[in-house]
Amino acid sequence: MRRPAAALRKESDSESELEIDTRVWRLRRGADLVQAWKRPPSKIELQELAAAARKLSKGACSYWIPAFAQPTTPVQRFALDVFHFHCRRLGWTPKRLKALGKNAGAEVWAQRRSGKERQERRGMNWHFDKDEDLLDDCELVVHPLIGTATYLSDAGAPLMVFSQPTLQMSEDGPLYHEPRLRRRQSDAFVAFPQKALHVAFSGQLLHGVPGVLEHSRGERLALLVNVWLHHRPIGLERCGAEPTERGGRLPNNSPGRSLCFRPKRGSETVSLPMTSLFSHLRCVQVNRSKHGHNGCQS
Ligand SMILES: O=C(O)CCC(=O)C(=O)O
Ligand SMILES: [Fe+2]
Repeated sequence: MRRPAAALRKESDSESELEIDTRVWRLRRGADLVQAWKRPPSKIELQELAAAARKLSKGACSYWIPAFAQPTTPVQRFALDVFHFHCRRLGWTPKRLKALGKNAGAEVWAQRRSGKERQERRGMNWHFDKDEDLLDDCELVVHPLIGTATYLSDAGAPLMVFSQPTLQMSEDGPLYHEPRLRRRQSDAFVAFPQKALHVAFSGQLLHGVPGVLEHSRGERLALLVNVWLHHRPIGLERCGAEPTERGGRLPNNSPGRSLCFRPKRGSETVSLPMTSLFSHLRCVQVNRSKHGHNGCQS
């Protein structure tokens, strides 16, 4: 997601947030690449959330809510519910999260497609979620720990997530221009939007929304929450109030050290099982594009 941010970046510069905690590049993401739940891990009313997501989508930018901030809106509360659910699931205790200080939190934004736009505009290019401003400013890639999408409407193109290619890892993190295929075949996960469906995927995975696979045209509304640990994306506007006493004092964190895919010509067409909302397709042929990585953005 694009950030708003020249003015905001100044603010984060003065907090010297450009120091990278390199442990972010060694985070363990769990064995499940992609998972789906029929309902999101939050009690916030979906209708209320949908209204807020429509508003949020107009701004076309994302926000940062620290792990132990006090939420002041339903979207903020939802983002923290999602954040803590996935952290718990991956074995992160509140104590360990608190030890990360300001480098633990959720990024939240909304995506809306009206259904009236042309088909190409009703989808989204293949991309990796990452700290966009860090890539622009420093050519460094940091992915979130986990990416999530919660659907608030019943129409639109599916989310597709691939097990590979992933970006080649180096000492200075993943290399943006070097997507790597370890095997000839990839797994693909397909999730068709339906109200309340919640999908989570490992933050380093290639994904997109292919407009051509849409099965019902209409409003497509998604609320996205990415879980970040050991890193706070630069340039994001912060939201939420200061933590209460109960949240405890946040220690200062000390940093560790200051595509494009194309099915093979002539390969078999995959027909998607439309009877299920979420499917896992094994052994999908993925080829390295002659043109390399397309550098799409969310
Ligand atoms: O809307 C979706 O299903 C995915 C959106 C996404 O990947 C993004 O905004 O980065
Ligand atoms: Fe994305």
